[in-house]
Amino acid sequence: MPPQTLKVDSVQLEFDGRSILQDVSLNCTQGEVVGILGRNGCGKSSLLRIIFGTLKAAYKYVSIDDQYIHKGYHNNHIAYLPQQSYLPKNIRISELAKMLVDDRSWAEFSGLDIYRQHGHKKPDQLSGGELRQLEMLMIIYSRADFILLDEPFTHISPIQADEFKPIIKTCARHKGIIVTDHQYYNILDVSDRIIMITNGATKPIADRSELITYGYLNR
Ligand SMILES: Nc1ncnc2c1ncn2[C@@H]1O[C@H](COP(=O)(O)OP(=O)(O)OP(=O)(O)O)[C@@H](O)[C@H]1O
Repeated sequence: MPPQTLKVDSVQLEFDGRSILQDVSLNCTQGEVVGILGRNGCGKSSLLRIIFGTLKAAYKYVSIDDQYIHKGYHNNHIAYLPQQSYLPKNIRISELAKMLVDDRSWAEFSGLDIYRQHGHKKPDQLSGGELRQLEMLMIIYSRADFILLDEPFTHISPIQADEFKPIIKTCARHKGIIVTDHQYYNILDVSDRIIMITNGATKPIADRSELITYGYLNR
């Protein structure tokens, strides 16, 4: 099957009369990782939630292969790792994983050290970083065609982040991945393209120096 393309356009989001997003244009084709960078409060999480379908925008156009998508979470189109922990605390990781992980990826997922060590535990028996890694992996290995990751590297030590980046890249061979994080060096490493959100608009970043121009990095 040819790779599918997720397109996001014409997003308008306001909170309390304040415009947050108004000039968004973003696409992601299966086979690539698109990184989103931007200052605190610029609207990165809001944009991911709008694409996923859990935040209502005044207007949005989201499509996959030009078919309008009302709620990204329907029909396994899109999976989303939110900024905060999303798993119920009193169910074993192994039971949760069986519901979330794609059968075709089960052998690979269940062979990962982190799952072998902690799969028998419940989320409240894990450290913040262990839980974050497992939550991210369950989303990456889910059935969805497109994956949205909001701050996957938060709580993750540098050595573990280095282990996850190849997993994200491997997963992107057959899925489209959109990822945002303030650990911008990890985003630069893992992404094929970078988009910056500034003043409510998306700007493609062709060169790292533009991160300075747009006021994201210091000179
Ligand atoms: N429910 C809400 N009601 C009012 N304002 C909100 C609400 N949710 C978010 N905002 C505001 O919208 C803006 C965008 O928030 P969002 O969480 O999308 O930013 P972000 O780029 O992900 O920020 P960060 O990098 O700090 O996580 C912020 O100014 C935030 O204060």
